[in-house]
Amino acid sequence: MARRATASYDEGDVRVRPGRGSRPRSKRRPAHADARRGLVTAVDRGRYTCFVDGAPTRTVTAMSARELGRKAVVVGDQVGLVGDVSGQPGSLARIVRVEERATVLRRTADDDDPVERIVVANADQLLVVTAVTDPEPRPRLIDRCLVAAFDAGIEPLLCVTKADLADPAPLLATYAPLDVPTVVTRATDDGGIDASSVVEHLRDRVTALVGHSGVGKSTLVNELVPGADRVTGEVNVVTGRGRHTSTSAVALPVPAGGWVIDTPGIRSFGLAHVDPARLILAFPDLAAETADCPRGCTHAADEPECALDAALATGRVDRDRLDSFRRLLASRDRQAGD
Ligand SMILES: Nc1nc2c(ncn2[C@@H]2O[C@H](COP(=O)(O)OP(=O)(O)OP(=O)(O)O)[C@@H](O)[C@H]2O)c(=O)[nH]1
Ligand SMILES: [Zn+2]
Repeated sequence: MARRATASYDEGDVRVRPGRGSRPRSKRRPAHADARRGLVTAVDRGRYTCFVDGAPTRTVTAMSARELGRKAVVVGDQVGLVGDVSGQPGSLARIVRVEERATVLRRTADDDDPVERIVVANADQLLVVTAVTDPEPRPRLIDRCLVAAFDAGIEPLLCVTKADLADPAPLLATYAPLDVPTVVTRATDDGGIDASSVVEHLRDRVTALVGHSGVGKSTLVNELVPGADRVTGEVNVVTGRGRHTSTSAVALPVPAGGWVIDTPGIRSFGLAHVDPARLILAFPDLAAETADCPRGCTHAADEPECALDAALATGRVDRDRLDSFRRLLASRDRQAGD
């Protein structure tokens, strides 16, 4: 698309810097003051689906304007849209601005992967979905999702599905010392899913869902967002895996207010980007006892002079709580599998 000269600024405001093909620059030039605000709900091969509020609300397809450069636009981004924002079939708008992100959930493919991927922007809650059985819970993966949430400043909410198949209590007990809120869902006799415990946590929030394939994430989303039509899959009898039917994140409106962002089933959650020194900040009761730690103390169990051990000995910190914190910290260590 050709760069258009912007006619909406006053020449007198511009400090002209003539140059090879460069146009006049000014900090005061209003950058698309007329842009409509949209929420990116899906990304597919360079096309962005955006929800535009207002009367009536509409869904607009957009491309990213050249002036954004290589800046990624991800699901959950609040963007400025210009051009054809009618949302009519065949129309195409341009994203000219990405608003500052309140949060960024990142992952790397694995711990050696230098390439960070942004999973979603602006989520304020991370629903970590695990089944009580079928497939068996993967505690290390759950722990790593929790670490990513704490690191990103996103509140985690642990969701245990398939409680009709087995008692969720032992699994929930493992997480009790972390003080992470938990919700439980189960299949009902009429073939549906009872997800009432989840609904109250979603209102007016942006909740990203993560979980590995087969835990019932799509089934849950369909229950939370009637008409979402997320494809659910049986575990494949040949490969033993879920069908990996979902391939990229999609934001869906919750009827009572708020958004859920479904993300593709994951097998691992690379944490190469996470600074372990920051994890303690999510545990203020423990952080308060680290003043006497030696410089650079990671507070891990094998730190010889960690002040948390002294605090434990004198009863100032809770043993289960400290153990759980250290388990999360250790989940970053490399280990075969996940
Ligand atoms: N018994 C029982 N089965 C469930 C429950 N929730 C989902 N399922 C079944 O579990 C299987 C997997 O569910 P999905 O919703 O497709 O799982 P998913 O996590 O979205 O998996 P991917 O699409 O591969 O990422 C399906 O056969 C569902 O019917 C539940 O609460 N109880
Ligand atoms: Zn320490």
